[in-house]
Amino acid sequence: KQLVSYEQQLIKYFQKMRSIKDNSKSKSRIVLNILRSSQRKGLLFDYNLKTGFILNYTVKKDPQKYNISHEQAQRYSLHPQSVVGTQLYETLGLEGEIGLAIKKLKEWAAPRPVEKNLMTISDTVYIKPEPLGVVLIIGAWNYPWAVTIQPLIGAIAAGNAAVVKPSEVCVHTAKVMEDLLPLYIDKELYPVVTGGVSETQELLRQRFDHIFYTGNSVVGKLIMEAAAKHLTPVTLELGGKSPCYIDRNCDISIACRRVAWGKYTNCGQTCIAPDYILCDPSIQDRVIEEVKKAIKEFYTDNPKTCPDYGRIINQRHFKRIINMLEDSTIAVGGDNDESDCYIAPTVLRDVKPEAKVMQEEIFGPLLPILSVSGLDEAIKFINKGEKPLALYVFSSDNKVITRMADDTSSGGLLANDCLVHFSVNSLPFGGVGNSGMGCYHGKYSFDQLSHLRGCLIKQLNMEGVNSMRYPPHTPKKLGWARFFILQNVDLGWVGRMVLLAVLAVVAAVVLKVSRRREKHSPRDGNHQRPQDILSRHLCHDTILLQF
Ligand SMILES: NC(=O)c1ccc[n+]([C@@H]2O[C@H](COP(=O)([O-])OP(=O)(O)OC[C@H]3O[C@@H](n4cnc5c(N)ncnc54)[C@H](O)[C@@H]3O)[C@@H](O)[C@H]2O)c1
Ligand SMILES: CCCCCCCCCC=O
Repeated sequence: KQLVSYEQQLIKYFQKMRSIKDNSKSKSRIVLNILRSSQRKGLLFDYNLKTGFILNYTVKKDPQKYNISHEQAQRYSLHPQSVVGTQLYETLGLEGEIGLAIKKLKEWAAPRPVEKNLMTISDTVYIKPEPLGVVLIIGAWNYPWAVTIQPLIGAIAAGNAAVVKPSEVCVHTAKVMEDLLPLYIDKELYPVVTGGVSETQELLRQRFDHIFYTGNSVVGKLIMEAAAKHLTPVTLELGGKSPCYIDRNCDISIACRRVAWGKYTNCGQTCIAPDYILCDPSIQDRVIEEVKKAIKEFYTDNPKTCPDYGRIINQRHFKRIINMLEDSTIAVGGDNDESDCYIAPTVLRDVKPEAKVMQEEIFGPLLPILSVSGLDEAIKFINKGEKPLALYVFSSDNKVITRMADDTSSGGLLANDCLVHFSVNSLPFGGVGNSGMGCYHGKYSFDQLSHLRGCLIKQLNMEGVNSMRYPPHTPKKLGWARFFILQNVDLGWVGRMVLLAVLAVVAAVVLKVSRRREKHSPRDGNHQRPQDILSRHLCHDTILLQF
């Protein structure tokens, strides 16, 4: 039933896309490629490009084809999430991104006029977005469709070719991507390369025009090092410990429900999951109780059998997470099963900053609670660590939220909720400092993977206006240059023309008069000429303005 209604939704979507293509000369490779493929294949398959859901479904229906057991396919194959969860957390966002790119591409790709100064007032000054060339996209395993295909959408929209390298850790997804992507988009322009570390390193030895990497910070540094050899720019979408401060002054029940959702979605394997809670000791018990209630509400009394509760991606990560429990006190959950890569939603109480769980990003379903005496201490604690990818603050007091925003730094900031900023494609998504560099989503993906070429087109007339910047350089000319360059204007078309005419006349007169006077006086004489006074006056004003 779910599949049928989804397909119907899709059919409408494709119809819309067809009509867009018919009346648009846009260079959108997204439209062209998807449409080209939709002529070749049935709708269900076209949809594969956009949704891991159908890919999931395809593989789950025919797991032998991918050499995996049905059970594996169900449980870990493409995603540790449930089928519906995969749509909600991954493919819905891709649909949104493709839809937005198709709708906005013409606008994004168009030349962008910019403000001018007086010196360039009669010129055409604009930014021309251009493709960078070939982009290498290296994806991570935790939301493999979102973090691999979403940058690809940006790369395609911006007119680039791209090599897609899915993570080898989500081995089945990588295989499905390798098999299916070439069926729907041009395999010459968007080849998929699978493999592990050595294949990625081999790729990194090649020269790309941009590398878009998603994964951990340690490998992020290696990527940057490899990119430096060719001076290739990078986008690094990394992780880190995203703090979550719960203020005494808030609805603790709602706060904990939202935090529990943000933490245990995808079993905590989310780059922007709240890593740990900071709160006043007086509310710790309440927080534990409320998180426990939310766990039961979302995942039943037995999360192990709940289809909406995921699994840890593999045993290496399972062991890594279990080791973190060693020196902390479990308040909720804690049970686990290595053979099934299962770790229950867990809360840890009275956790010390020195505890193992606080030494690295958890990336699993453990939620440590640390005591702080209030907002000041929370801010101090956060600022002692690396700049996180996300920062969460729960409070009914806007002053608390504003202070947290003003006195800390992070990739993104969310008040009174978790994760949802990822779904707002008008917001740049990315880290800062140790959590990454560069950003994407929506127009930010387009810009990130474009070269924003600054262009100025001048005519060959009006040479007189340029004298102020030609040698011999004099303080007087500098005064004029200062006036013409630093006074930015936005007067509209008519105003610009009028001003231009007036300034051209004034400049010509002033220069003519001054040239005549120079003939009769020494070059650095002490005459109090009007233009010197004006020039000094302008300098003074500019300095004042700068202050
Ligand atoms: N900022 C984001 O958008 C975002 C999204 C998802 C995950 N993450 C972060 O990613 C991390 C989890 O992912 P991961 O790092 O375990 O993913 P991973 O192990 O899948 O590695 C990511 C990619 O790096 C490549 N790689 C691994 N080691 C390499 C090496 N030595 N040299 C070259 N390439 C190498 C892999 O082939 C893979 O494609 C977490 O820190 C998480 O917060 C960030
Ligand atoms: C509806 C909220 C969607 C949240 C999706 C989070 C994806 C995070 C990708 C990084 O790990």
